[in-house]
Amino acid sequence: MATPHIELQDNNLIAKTVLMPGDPLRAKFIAETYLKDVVQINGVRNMFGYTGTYKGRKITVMGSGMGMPSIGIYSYELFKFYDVDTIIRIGSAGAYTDKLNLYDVVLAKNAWSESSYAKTMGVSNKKKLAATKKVNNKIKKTAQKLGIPVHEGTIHSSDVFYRINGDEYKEIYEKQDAICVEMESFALFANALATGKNAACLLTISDSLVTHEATSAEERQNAFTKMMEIALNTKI
Ligand SMILES: O=P(O)(O)O[C@H]1O[C@H](CO)[C@@H](O)[C@H]1O
Ligand SMILES: O=c1cc[nH]c(=O)[nH]1
Repeated sequence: MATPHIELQDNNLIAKTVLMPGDPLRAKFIAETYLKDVVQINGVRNMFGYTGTYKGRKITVMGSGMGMPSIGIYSYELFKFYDVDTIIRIGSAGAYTDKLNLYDVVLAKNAWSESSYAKTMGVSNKKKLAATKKVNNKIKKTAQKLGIPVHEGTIHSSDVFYRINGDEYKEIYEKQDAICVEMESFALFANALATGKNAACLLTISDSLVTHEATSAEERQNAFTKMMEIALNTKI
């Protein structure tokens, strides 16, 4: 069935596992670079989604947009109405520690957030939600096989990209043990909890709140290939 935000009628055109970058053009890049026999499965609001095969396995890649309300809508529709079992977010993140460098890959063990998403949805009053452990274990094994180092830890899912107090991250790093910041995983993990499905999040460090180094918009769209390859090679 079609939903308000995904135009597809045929559930068979969506794979059981969906890779979900925030940027719909990162989804297009992945489809064009890595997938065979690609069909476009969504274009509503330009939130591009594609299904194809990778090494013979059916896989879907679709943008989530930026922020928790946006990924909240798309991931819920995929889990609830399109029979998707697992969503792996593949995003960019800002480092909260000088132990993380540009292009390093982070695997979210938990997402801590000040967001009211999970509470408002009625799924949890907790401020920290976990990724699905069995999916994370598979991702770690795949990364090891590919020889790509992965930093596993708590991440911060924030509602705000531009903060007035640029030093606020230090307190979140210290008190919550959050090693980097992005804007979607807490809602994705809440939706997985609400629907009994699986969710994980791989991130590439795009900038640092500590050193103020940063990658370009073009690099964020096309160059974060290590995390893409880990996600594509993870057999769920
Ligand atoms: O690169 P994506 O996946 O969009 O992730 C990060 O980048 C966006 C902010 O620039 C937010 O969506 C944040 O979570
Ligand atoms: O949400 C994000 C993503 C990348 N970099 C940031 O500083 N914040």
